[in-house]
Amino acid sequence: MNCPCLQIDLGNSSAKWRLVDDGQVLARGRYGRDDPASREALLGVAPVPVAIWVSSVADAEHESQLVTMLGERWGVEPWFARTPAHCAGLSNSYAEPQRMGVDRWLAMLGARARCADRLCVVDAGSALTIDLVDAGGRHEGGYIIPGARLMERALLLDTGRVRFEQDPQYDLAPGTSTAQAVRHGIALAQAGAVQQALAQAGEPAPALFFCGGDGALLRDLLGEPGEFAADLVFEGLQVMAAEQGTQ
Ligand SMILES: Nc1ncnc2c1ncn2[C@@H]1O[C@H](COP(=O)(O)OP(=O)(O)O)[C@@H](O)[C@H]1O
Ligand SMILES: CC(C)(COP(=O)(O)O)[C@@H](O)C(=O)NCCC(=O)O
Ligand SMILES: [K+]
Repeated sequence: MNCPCLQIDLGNSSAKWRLVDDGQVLARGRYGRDDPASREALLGVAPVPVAIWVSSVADAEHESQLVTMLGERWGVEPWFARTPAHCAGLSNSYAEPQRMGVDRWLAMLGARARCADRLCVVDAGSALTIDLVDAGGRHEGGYIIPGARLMERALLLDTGRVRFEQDPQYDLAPGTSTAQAVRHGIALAQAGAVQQALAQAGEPAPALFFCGGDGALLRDLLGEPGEFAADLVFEGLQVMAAEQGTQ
């Protein structure tokens, strides 16, 4: 049957999307509201989606702009995943489950679909999130840390002399200029946070999954442990949609 589904991961930096039909990814992209070319690419996607599923951590205003845009283009009302207390054998540790970012929840669901062991999901986007799930599917807890760009912005905002023109790579060596000291310091903080979270997690060592726009870079910095799975949020969206009878 031909029923292409558009899946959207609306994060704080941008929206990632992919068009899936019968388990095949037909197209994918990144959409930013201030980037007309990325809008054209999304709205020009073919074949026309018959369902639209959304993971969103954006505010109500951004969500309703997205709903309007998609409705005007295709007349399809998107389904928004919302964080529940339980789904597909995964249980939420929050007393108020809906307060957990649905991207974190879905990435964990996606990782659980790949691995039945204790696991850790590292999602390096606007924020760096680190979440642990035990082998029974219980969310042990997690961490929310400013991502690399947010860390740099915070330094520039609240200091007088941390200023630089260069654009050095993220690296763990001590820096020998302001630019390097900042970028390498941020790399150290991001990689160090993951290492410390894993040390805190103890035994058995969880299977490690990376996702998010900076996930591959962060995994490289750590010496390439675990697996980079760019589509974990989309994979979780599929699990949750199937549970809820959306497909
Ligand atoms: N093609 C790209 N366009 C924009 N940012 C990218 C791209 N590839 C990697 N990135 C990195 O991804 C980060 C954002 O990650 P992402 O997972 O999209 O965040 P969010 O889910 O918060 O929107 C950016 O800070 C940037 O460093
Ligand atoms: C932690 C996040 C900001 C991560 O968002 P992202 O970096 O993917 O844009 C998001 O999952 C969120 O808004 N969470 C709500 C608070 C919580 O999870 O407890
Ligand atoms: K994140």
